[in-house]
Amino acid sequence: MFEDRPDRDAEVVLVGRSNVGKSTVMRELTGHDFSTGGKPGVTRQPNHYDWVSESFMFTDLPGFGFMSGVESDRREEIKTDVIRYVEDNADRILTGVVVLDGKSAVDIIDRHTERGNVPHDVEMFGFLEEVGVDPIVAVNKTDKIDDLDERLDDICDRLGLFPPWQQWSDTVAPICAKRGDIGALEDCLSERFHAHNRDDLLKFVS
Ligand SMILES: Nc1nc2c(ncn2[C@@H]2O[C@H](COP(=O)(O)OP(=O)(O)OP(=O)(O)O)[C@@H](O)[C@H]2O)c(=O)[nH]1
Ligand SMILES: [Mg+2]
Repeated sequence: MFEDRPDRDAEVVLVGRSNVGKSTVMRELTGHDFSTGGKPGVTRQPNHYDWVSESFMFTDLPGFGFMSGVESDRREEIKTDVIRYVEDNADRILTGVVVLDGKSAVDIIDRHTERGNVPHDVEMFGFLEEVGVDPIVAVNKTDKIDDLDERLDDICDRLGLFPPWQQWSDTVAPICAKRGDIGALEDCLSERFHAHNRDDLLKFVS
């Protein structure tokens, strides 16, 4: 189980498979350097970054799915912990950002589906909706994608969002965290804060 969650009444969580760039997105959102790395499984405990006076925080959660050198039991445990964290704090979570590696997400989703499994990203997106956390999908690593519109349409299709992706610009945010290009995600977050009557938080995403 994850420990020591600060007691804050508004929170944005970053979730997603290992190595998709969650901690890099977190760095760009907060200006604070969190450990990132080329190997999946870098983040093992939540990284919280908070503003006590506003009772608000961003939380970068450990990644799930494939991690080199990590037993499948342990991987399942991490995923269960992430799911439990979101369930326990759903009332306070304004939005969950599902971070995807835009280059590989569709292939991985299709591979899992062909094997008769529910892909992690699809499961997580559906789960967030189910617990009433209106999710945002941050499609990261756009620097590695040539046919971006087509790729974004495919991602929408797999998540049950009817293409073209431009119809979902409040939900789907193409970003390149490594280069600091997260404007589309900040726009989506602004929209969610506004919808929750929390315009006081807009300063954290502009
Ligand atoms: N090409 C490219 N690489 C990126 C981008 N964003 C992050 N990366 C790289 O992807 C790797 C993983 O990044 P992390 O931020 O550690 O990923 P994570 O999702 O936090 O990983 P875990 O903590 O293991 O779950 C690092 O080598 C990053 O530099 C991007 O926009 N483009
Ligand atoms: Mg990380």
